[in-house]
Amino acid sequence: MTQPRITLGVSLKMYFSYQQTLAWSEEVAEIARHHPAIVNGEVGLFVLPAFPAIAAIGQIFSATAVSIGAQDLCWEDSGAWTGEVGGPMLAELGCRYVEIGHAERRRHFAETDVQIAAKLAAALRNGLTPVLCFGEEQQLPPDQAIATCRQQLIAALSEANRQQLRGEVVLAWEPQWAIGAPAPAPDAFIAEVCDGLRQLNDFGDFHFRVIYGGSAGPGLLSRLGHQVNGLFLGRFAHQPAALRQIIDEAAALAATSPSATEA
Ligand SMILES: O=C[C@H](O)COP(=O)(O)O
Repeated sequence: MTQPRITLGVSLKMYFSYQQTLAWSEEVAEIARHHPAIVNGEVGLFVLPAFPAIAAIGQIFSATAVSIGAQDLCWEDSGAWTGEVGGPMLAELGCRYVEIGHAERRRHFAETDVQIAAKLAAALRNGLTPVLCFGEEQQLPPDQAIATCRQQLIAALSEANRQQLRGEVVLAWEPQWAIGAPAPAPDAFIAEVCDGLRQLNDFGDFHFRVIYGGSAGPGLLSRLGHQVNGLFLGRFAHQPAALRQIIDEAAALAATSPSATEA
């Protein structure tokens, strides 16, 4: 599958009810059906709802280019794992993406680096693209933030490397202090860290896209330009009109991306 020039992901976390999730998805599907950059694949959009809504929104987005995914998965594929959902079932439901290691799961559910690494391997083993969330807890200077992220990435990719699994991984860098905040991290900081993350090349043979998350909303992508490969959105995508604006910004950026001008 051709890679989009700009990738936008939305995690609905646990904000919406089931019916709200369907209503939001209907509105976003309507936007996606008509937006040229989504239709032609220059802008990729994926949506991660709560588990019970995956099948229903799969239907809603089925006639669009929007991909769906889950917010978590079990590191095992099947068996006596009460309450868990395995990669094979997510693939069966039509998921293309699965989020792994979000700061909220690390904090509230005590997820460890070892579990995150096993989940990332499970995703790749099942043909799912991991959306690997990582990011420093405290505000740090850019070089220290990059060094902290590098350690998290080495840990998260270790099991996939050990099993010689390969594939595409979306690196969703989310400084933890910028999640759920009134505003994203400063533009210059995002640019510098994303640039540093893109230059890291000691993780193994994966194809990476680096997207920024943490109170991202309309306006950010236009300000960042080609410093990021996209955004991972939370609250500021809850209004479909705001998401449409972000898609417009992504489309404008995709049209001026180096690969677009070479084509
Ligand atoms: O999963 C999304 C990120 O954690 C960002 O959420 P937020 O934009 O609501 O801070």
